Amino acid sequence: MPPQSAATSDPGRRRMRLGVMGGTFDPIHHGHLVAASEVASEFQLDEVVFVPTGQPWQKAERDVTAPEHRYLLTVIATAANPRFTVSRVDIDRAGPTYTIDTLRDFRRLYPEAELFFITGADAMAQIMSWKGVDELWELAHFVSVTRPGYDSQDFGRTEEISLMEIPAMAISSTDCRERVRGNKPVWYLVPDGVVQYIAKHRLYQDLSAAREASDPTGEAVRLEAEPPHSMDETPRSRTAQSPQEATR
Ligand SMILES: Nc1ncnc2c1ncn2[C@@H]1O[C@H](COP(=O)(O)OP(=O)(O)OP(=O)(O)O)[C@@H](O)[C@H]1O
Ligand SMILES: O=C(O)c1ccc[n+]([C@@H]2O[C@H](COP(=O)([O-])O)[C@@H](O)[C@H]2O)c1
Repeated sequence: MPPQSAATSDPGRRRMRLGVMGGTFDPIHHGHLVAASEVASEFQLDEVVFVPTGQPWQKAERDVTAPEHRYLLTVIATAANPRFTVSRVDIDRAGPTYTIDTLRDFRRLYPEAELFFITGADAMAQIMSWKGVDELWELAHFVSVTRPGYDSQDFGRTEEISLMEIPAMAISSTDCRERVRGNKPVWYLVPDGVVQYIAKHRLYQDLSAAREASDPTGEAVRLEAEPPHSMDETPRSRTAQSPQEATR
């Protein structure tokens, strides 16, 4: 069972219940948003903070889009929900992203909050390979939501991990990237603003572009020049912009 709300220094006030939704979000899609919304409702969370990864070390086999792009995509996707926010803690921390660091940062930032770390069943299946896994359980309660194609498991840790069934969303970031590259629509798989940001910055047209390996700050993003994407009907410069350039 998840930890129960307890009194804070103000005995009349219940502790803040904070969801932490970590992900690479390359790009963020409606599967992520539904997961966060469902857990927020079920666990009466006051807020869900989306935390884009800096360097997702278990995705090192592929090029991951620059963190600043993934951060802005996440801000755009969550902007309309007053209970959703986005944190830079993982993208501003140097080196590989480990959830133990994420949760330690949140414990420091919100010392009185109850933390609920939200994952899909596929991520939860890998948790035993995460850094410092034995310490994770003391830092947050884990909520593992169902995901089509993956089995849910709690490793017998029924006190520390809640399994939760959510509406099946057969959407993945991999599929969204491949659809963009194949000139297929991603409308309604991702929020409208995300479709437009992808087109504006010409993301995912070349899956080897927008890499972060040599530049984790994303300041020197270089995308390959390619013909305009079908979603992007406005003629644009063929030189892709970094997010910083775009906001100048
Ligand atoms: N469709 C979905 N339903 C439920 N949970 C999901 C879904 N998609 C992603 N998640 C969960 O959201 C978190 C972040 O996922 P991530 O950003 O890696 O997306 P992804 O779609 O799995 O990406 P990729 O296809 O690039 O591996 C993980 O805990 C993952 O399990
Ligand atoms: O701590 C780790 O070693 C670790 C290893 C892999 C993934 N994670 C976290 O799991 C979350 C989902 O990651 P991903 O790679 O599926 O997008 C995200 O918050 C990652 O930082 C954490």
